[in-house]
Amino acid sequence: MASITADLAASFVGLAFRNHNRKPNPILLATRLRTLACTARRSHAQVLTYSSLNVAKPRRRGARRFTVAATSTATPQSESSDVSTKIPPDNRIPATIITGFLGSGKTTLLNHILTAEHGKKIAVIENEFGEVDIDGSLVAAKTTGAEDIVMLNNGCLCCTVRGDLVRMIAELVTKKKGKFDHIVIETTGLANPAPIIQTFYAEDQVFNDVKLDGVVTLVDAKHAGFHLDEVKPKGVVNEAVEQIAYADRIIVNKTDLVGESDISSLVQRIRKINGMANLKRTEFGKVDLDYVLGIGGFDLERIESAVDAEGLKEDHDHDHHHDHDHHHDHDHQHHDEHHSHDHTHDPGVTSVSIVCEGSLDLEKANIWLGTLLLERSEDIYRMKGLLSVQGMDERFVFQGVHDIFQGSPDRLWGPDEPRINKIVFIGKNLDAQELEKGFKACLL
Ligand SMILES: Nc1nc2c(ncn2[C@@H]2O[C@H](COP(=O)(O)OP(=O)(O)OP(=O)(O)O)[C@@H](O)[C@H]2O)c(=O)[nH]1
Repeated sequence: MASITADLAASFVGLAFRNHNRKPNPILLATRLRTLACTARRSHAQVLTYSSLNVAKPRRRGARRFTVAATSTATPQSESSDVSTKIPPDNRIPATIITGFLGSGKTTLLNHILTAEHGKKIAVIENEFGEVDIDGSLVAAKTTGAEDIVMLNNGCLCCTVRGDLVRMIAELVTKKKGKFDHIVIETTGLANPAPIIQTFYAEDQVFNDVKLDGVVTLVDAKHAGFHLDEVKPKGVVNEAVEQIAYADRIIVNKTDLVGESDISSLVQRIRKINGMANLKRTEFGKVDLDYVLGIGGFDLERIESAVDAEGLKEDHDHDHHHDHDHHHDHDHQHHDEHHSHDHTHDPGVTSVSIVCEGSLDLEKANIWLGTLLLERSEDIYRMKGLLSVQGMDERFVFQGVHDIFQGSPDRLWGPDEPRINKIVFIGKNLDAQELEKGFKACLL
């Protein structure tokens, strides 16, 4: 039985939500949002029509606090089961974000998803740069359902588009509920995915009905290096880097266009940016659908593997490329503890993982993480963790996107299972030693 107090758990990282003045993305987009829904073989008309394009900026939720989820299976009758929670039981509709630089193969992947046999009815929301409805036509060519296209002109990514996304998801949920069981959002190739991801955590309208299932990032094996190298003016994000940083799943696509050594060095580069995401190589986006759909926001296996040195490997399900550059450039292992990170002098985006045994003092962790994020939430893109909390018999899992968090108890720790904390940070200018020191100071 979980003996931690609900209040304490609910206050975890409660301090961490202040900095909402994210810089607006300077790119003005001529944006088209389109919805359609389909089954595996044949799409059904799931038409959303919007008469007005004047969209108010969505209300930004002040904070998404860490709370004890009502869904803790281990303690259905325990004292903590009546804890009121802001995290609804997870019968919410899963949503997948497909991102990736221009031409990386997003529409190709989408078509693969829509035409494959998976038995799911999928609603698609597209967010395209440019006034010409090219992607829409390409997707439509693969499906047979009726569709409506909505043009949104000059929408700023972090205001209008996000507002529209909220509105479209709300419409889908209220008007079409039961007619689809998964939402796929294809972003523009120039999108920084952060505002879109945050929509799922920061907007009550969305959060209550829809859960972010995962972020899938396509990487063009031939051209990605060029985009990753691009030096942007100060304060302007490199979207190619950001798209990799936020990914739960990475697909290195167009591998037919380059040789093995180019792919390996690209994979190595990607790993420096994001050591957490699973990665596969493909041609024409051909991946198993369960690689991209049904990932689960709290894919524990993924969190676990991400923080293991072993987790920095590619999945080898369908290929036999062996990548031997798994972040061994600086990796300490002391008994059951290690942190690994890249020794790069590039102040760019990297990942840091910490693994250590012990139980966490939740109050201390709350203060540490709260302070850290007050100062650094702009730089900390994503965090995922699997924690051993003092007094809690379940594993505590969480993930965060900048200053927004979500966490809940998971299954019980096994009787002989070592209570090992695993946490991954992805972001800019991360100091592995400092993070590890801060985290370990919260252990009892
Ligand atoms: N050779 C090769 N071409 C590919 C592959 N995957 C996609 N393509 C082609 O690359 C082009 C761009 O693919 P899309 O799927 O439209 O890429 P996208 O990311 O949706 O492009 P934007 O909407 O411009 O961002 C198309 O002509 C695809 O047929 C691949 O693995 N190999």
